[in-house]
Amino acid sequence: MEEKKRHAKGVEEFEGYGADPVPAEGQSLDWSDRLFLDVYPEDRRKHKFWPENPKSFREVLEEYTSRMQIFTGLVSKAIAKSLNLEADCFLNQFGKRAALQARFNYYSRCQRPDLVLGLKAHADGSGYTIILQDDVEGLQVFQDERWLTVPAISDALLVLMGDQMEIMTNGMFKSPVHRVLTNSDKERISVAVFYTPEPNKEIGPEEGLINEERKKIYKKVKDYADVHWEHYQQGKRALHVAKEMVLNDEEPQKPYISRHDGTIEVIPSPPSDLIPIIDLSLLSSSEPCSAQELQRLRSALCSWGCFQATGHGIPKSFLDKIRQVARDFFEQPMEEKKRHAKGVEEFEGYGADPVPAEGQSLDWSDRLFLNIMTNGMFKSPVHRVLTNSEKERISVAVFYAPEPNKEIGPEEGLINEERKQIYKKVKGYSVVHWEHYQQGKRSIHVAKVQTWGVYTEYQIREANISTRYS
Ligand SMILES: O=C(O)CCC(=O)C(=O)O
Ligand SMILES: [Fe+2]
Repeated sequence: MEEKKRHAKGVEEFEGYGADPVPAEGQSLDWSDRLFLDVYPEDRRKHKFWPENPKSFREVLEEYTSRMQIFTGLVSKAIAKSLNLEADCFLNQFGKRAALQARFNYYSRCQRPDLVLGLKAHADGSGYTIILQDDVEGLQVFQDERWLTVPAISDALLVLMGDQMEIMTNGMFKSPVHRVLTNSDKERISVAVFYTPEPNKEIGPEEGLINEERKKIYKKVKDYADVHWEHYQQGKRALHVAKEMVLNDEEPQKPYISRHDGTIEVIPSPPSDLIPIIDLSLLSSSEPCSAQELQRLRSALCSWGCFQATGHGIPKSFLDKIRQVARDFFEQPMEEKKRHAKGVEEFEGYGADPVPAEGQSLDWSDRLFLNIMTNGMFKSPVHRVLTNSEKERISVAVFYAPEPNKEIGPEEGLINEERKQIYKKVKGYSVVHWEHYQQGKRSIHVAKVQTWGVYTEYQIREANISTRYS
């Protein structure tokens, strides 16, 4: 990789080593299959996205939602107490209509776990997130400049601070960067529940956490999750937008760590209690026990930004049920899952992250692109390349295109009564083509001679849709 990277192309460059330019370096699509659902408040549920199969899916998810309601109440109070704040202070910030959203993740086996991440490095935009893992490890948190694998503990729920808790605690608690690796032998399932302040509600650092020693570092924000999302899509952190003051030497839009950064140490199997395990049942018990556990909770969140919660009162048999319905859902045929597919601009439903246009995808390939020379016009049928599980494949394509800024058009000798002129003269077509290509669309329509009236905006859109690559 080092050798190839010597020829790496920049983000906005076409030439050089690397995949198609994407909005930001480090951005990539994830090797995972997903189902994302709004689960609370109940009136926000959109049942068209809720799977009918497996049959028990709905019932199990409804029960899990109620349990998550209780769980977040418990955790939010414990967190407040651990900081010597009034127990309900965070619950008040989240609001009565705080959202719970469930994301079911399925990471299928991947032949090249060395090259592909199941989920790219990111921090969550939620208040905090509750993650249920199965027995296959893969989730890693970035801590002290190292990647640490989160041990799979079958009856524990990982509670991970999102950016909004970092804001509400005035930076006391960290919203950790995390990622998911792929695995060549085993599939992995996880269910993440995002707990986020209610829409339109302003949140900000707790007054009790601002003082002479600890100045206010975050300001009040509203609907932070939306801002987070825009940055996330570009592989960047969004926290700077909530900073009270951005220092000059601070990189404003910090990108997440690149997966190619081989200098970062990776700890694949740390001891199972390295990430603090907090027994929630102790927090409500007799004083000494509880005070000690609260202290452990606070220090876990200050240093790690996450902890493994046990003693939460959710029986392991029920956690197993959730894992099972998740597995059963993903193991269905694609047709069945697609019945709950999300639209391009939608967050909810079955499918990967929204991308700028339907059909856009990143390619499962490694590339070197060089502009060699150009002069002329090519015509190309729609084509694609399949991947192969046994063998690598190499090819070299030479593109032959007109010189930039040169007008090209149909040869006069090819236009006659029978064969009317169907294309007009164009200049810089490659650029237009590229823009369309990135969105998974053909661009040839822009060169078509209009033979009837004026296109309405709608017709143009229709034309684009009908010429989308399959
Ligand atoms: O799969 C996991 O364990 C983590 C998922 C996650 O980080 C997310 O969905 O934001
Ligand atoms: Fe996450």
